[in-house]
Amino acid sequence: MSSFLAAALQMNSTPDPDANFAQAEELIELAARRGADLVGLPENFAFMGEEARKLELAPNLAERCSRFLVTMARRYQVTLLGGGFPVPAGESLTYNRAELVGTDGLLLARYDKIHLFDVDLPDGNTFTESATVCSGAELPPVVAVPGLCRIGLSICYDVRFPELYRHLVGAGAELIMVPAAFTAYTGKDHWQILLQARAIENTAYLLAPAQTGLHYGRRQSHGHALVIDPWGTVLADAGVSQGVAVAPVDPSHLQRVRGQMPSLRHRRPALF
Ligand SMILES: O=C(O)CNC(=O)[C@H](CS)NC(=O)CCC(=O)C(=O)O
Repeated sequence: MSSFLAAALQMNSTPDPDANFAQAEELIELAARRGADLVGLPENFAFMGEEARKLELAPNLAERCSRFLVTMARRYQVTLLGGGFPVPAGESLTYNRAELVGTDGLLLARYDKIHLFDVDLPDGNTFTESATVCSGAELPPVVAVPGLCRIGLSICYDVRFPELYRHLVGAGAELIMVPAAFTAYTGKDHWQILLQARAIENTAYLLAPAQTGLHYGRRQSHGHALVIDPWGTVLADAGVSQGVAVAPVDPSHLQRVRGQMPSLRHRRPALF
């Protein structure tokens, strides 16, 4: 397989879906113009706002998100990940769902986030994702995308659970998506380190689209959408403004690194 360019988009999503879709299209177009074949939108790309409003919007927003991803993938001829949008799950809950769509507009893979962010941060912010989100019932998929590589899915807080990435790499993942809306507070200390660790221990590419800046109220995201190679090297970093992190993904580099650092082959599952 030959190398291609991958783009991790960085957004500042708001409570206004129309504005968010417009911002997302601008960035997808920018990534496509820079030559990207694989493009990832962050978690919550279509809505960052109050939980009650999210539940109200969910039925309509879920359909709009799926349609938007199909339209954009075809319009810009990119394989596109919509990383995390609310999909109704019963009366008062949603799934936090990511969808990967091919250039022909066909759905390649979908994943409902399984680890929910229920955390009281030392800075006083409290997150109770489980109040509005129900955990997905299935492990994330890995899909072979013709012309690209084998892509595994995950979302945001999942990055703290290495066993999920072991599952993905065991299922053949060469590049793993981590669309996120990491908090500014945890992000400054944990975001890049966790991603580099997942890349190094699995000798896999990581594509991590991100939310950045102030969204509403006191909710602030860390930014730094990243592309990381299988050695753990940060190939591209979007900084803290809206934009794109673009870098080459080279399957032969991946094979070379796996040859040089064969830690996946040295696992001792029998001992665990
Ligand atoms: O609530 C929504 O609208 C959608 N979901 C999110 O934004 C999620 C759950 S609150 N964010 C995270 O998982 C951040 C994880 C994180 O920051 C960490 O692990 O440190």
